[in-house]
Amino acid sequence: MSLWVDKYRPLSLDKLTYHTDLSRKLKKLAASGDLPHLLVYGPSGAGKKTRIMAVLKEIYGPGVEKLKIDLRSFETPSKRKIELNVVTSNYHLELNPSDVGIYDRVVIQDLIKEVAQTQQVDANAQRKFKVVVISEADTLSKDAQHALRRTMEKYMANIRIVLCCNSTSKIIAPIRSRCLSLRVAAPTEAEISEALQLVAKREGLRLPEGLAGRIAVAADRNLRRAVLMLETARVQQYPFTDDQAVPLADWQVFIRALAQAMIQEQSPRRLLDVRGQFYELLTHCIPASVILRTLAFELIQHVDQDLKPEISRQAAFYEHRLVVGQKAIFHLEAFAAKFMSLYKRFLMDMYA
Ligand SMILES: Nc1ncnc2c1ncn2[C@@H]1O[C@H](COP(=O)(O)OP(=O)(O)OP(=O)(O)O)[C@@H](O)[C@H]1O
Repeated sequence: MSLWVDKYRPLSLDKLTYHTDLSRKLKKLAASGDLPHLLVYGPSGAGKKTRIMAVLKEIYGPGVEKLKIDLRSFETPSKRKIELNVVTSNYHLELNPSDVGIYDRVVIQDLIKEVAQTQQVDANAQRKFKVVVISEADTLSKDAQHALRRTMEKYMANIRIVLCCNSTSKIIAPIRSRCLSLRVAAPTEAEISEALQLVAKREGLRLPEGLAGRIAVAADRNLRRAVLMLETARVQQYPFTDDQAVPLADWQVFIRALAQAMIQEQSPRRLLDVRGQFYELLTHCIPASVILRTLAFELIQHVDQDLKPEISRQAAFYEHRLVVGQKAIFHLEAFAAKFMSLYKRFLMDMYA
């Protein structure tokens, strides 16, 4: 049994519900029989991956949906063996370089070379190129990106690269200039409500407008999160009611508690606890920028009016640091420390 987010993922360009202009553009692109390298970017849960798969299906037909997982091993220059799971079909492969950390250059180089040098296995395939989809491309090291750029040029005849990422700011300019950039913006709340209604209809459920709207707002324009919330709500209570509580994801509850802890006490010991909880969130794959933003919103709701602008400013500052820097934990911790010192000073001034 699969989750609704997978079960009801639209599989073809015609079935995609929003950004119809973009779908039309992609359809034209696919119809030309060729594909440029693509750089697909947009926030999490906006539907990037869904769109990419729909384009591949348009080009290659349903064969791209027959996926298998290969465990590939690579050798680093220092002769260390590393392994990586690669999802493949006869026509494309998907990899997530953040799984191999600092050895991403080796993986990119070897894997793409290998794909480029093996001929299309399916003799009936209409296209002579294979597609390599790289998820979370913004985590690629600069080294790996330069290797990728060289490979893109060298093997353009039989390979197309599709990069998928949240923001293009970490992608080097020479790659950006070789790709067609496509922005997949977050769906609006109305578009999310509509998508939720569609899922409910296919499940045979009656979803009150009010509840759909509130889930859409709570999901923060992330469609994946909205569909997950709807499924959780279904487990909690059905038939749905218009005023039913919207279930928060566990990590949101966790961050709310974290914010409360920071407001209750500002001390080195508390900061150490907070750091531990940041690690906990990061190891559960909650993106650092989401942690920072959610935490800042929670904090702002509980502080005095006078402090709000400064906290927002600090949150924006550290969010930028997250984008340009490397180790997320440093910046999260620095933000927490900054908040604690601002808040403590505020309290002391108030009672002085
Ligand atoms: N046009 C659409 N209409 C309806 N549902 C959609 C549409 N696009 C995406 N979805 C749903 O939204 C969910 C998230 O989509 P997807 O995985 O493509 O997002 P993403 O942008 O790649 O996210 P991330 O960057 O977090 O990987 C999917 O599970 C899918 O069911």
